[in-house]
Amino acid sequence: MNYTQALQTRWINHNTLLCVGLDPDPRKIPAHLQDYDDPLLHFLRSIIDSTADLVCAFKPQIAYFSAIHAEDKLETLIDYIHHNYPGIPVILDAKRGDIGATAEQYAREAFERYKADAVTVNPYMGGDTLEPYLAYSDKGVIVLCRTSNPGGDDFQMLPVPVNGQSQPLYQYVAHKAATAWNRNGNVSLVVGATYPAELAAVRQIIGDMPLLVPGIGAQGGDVQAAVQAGKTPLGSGLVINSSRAILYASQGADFADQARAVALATQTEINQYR
Ligand SMILES: O=C(O)c1cc(=O)[nH]c(=O)n1[C@@H]1O[C@H](COP(=O)(O)O)[C@@H](O)[C@H]1O
Repeated sequence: MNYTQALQTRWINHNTLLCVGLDPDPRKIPAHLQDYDDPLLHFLRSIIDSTADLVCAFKPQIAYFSAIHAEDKLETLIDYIHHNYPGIPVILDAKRGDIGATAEQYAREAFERYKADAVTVNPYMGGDTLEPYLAYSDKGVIVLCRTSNPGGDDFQMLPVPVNGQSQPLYQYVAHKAATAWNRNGNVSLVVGATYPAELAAVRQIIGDMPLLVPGIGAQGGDVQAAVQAGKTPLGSGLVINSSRAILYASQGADFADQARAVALATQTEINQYR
C-alpha cells in the first residue's frame, strides 16, 4: 500500500483526518517519567498508544530528535509505529531542500534509514531538487506551499507572472505540484490551517491531492474554516496536524489520557465539518 492509499484507508475506514505531531521537548515531558529508563521514548510510545485509533497519520519532526542526539530514538519510534500499528503512515517532517546530489542523500535518509512513508520538502530551490524524492513512487512527497507561519507572506504571497497573468508564488507551486511534479501521483502539499482562503485556492488548483494542514491547536487555526476550505467533495483529502496541544495536554500522571481526550475532541470537531 502506498502513502496515498494508506491515507485513504484511514480517512474512510477509520473516519479520521487527524494527524498527531510527535515534537518531543524534553523540558515539557511529565516530570514523573524521569524515573523511567528512557523518558522520551516512554512518553512518545504512550502518546502513540493512546491516540493511534484516532489518527490518519503520525508526524515526527526530525529537529526535536537531532537537537538532542536522539536520531536513534526516532528510528526506534518509527519502527514501533510500523510494527504495532501497520497501516498508519508516518510523515517525517524534515522540510529538506538542496541540490540533487545532496537531496538524494536526504531522500535515502527519510525513506531508507527512517523508513518514513512520506517526507516534507522545501521546493524553493527548484523542481530539480525534488526529483530524488519523487523517484520513490510509493512514498509521499509533501511540498511546502503556503506555510502556517505569519512570515510565510514574505515570499509565498509575492505575485509572479505566469503566461502573462500574475499569481501568488504559492499558487504557482500548487500548479507545478499538480502537474509536472506529480507524474508518479505521490505529491501532496502543505497549506496552513491559519490561511483558509489560501486553502480553498489551493484545493481549486490541485483537485483531490492530499494536503497536510498544520496550524490548528497551539497556532490557533480555525478548524471549521480549515476543513470547509480544504476538504475534497467527498469530505476528505486532509491530514490535519496538531502537535503541542495534544502532546502537552497534561504534564501529570494522566498525560496519555488527557492527550487522548484532546485528540478525540479534535477528531470529532474536524468530522463535524467534513
Ligand atoms: O511541515 C509542517 O509540518 C509544518 C508546516 C507549516 O507550515 N507549519 C507547521 O507548523 N509545520 C509543523 O507542524 C507542527 C505544528 O506544531 P503545533 O503548532 O504544536 O501543532 C510543527 O512540527 C511544525 O514544524
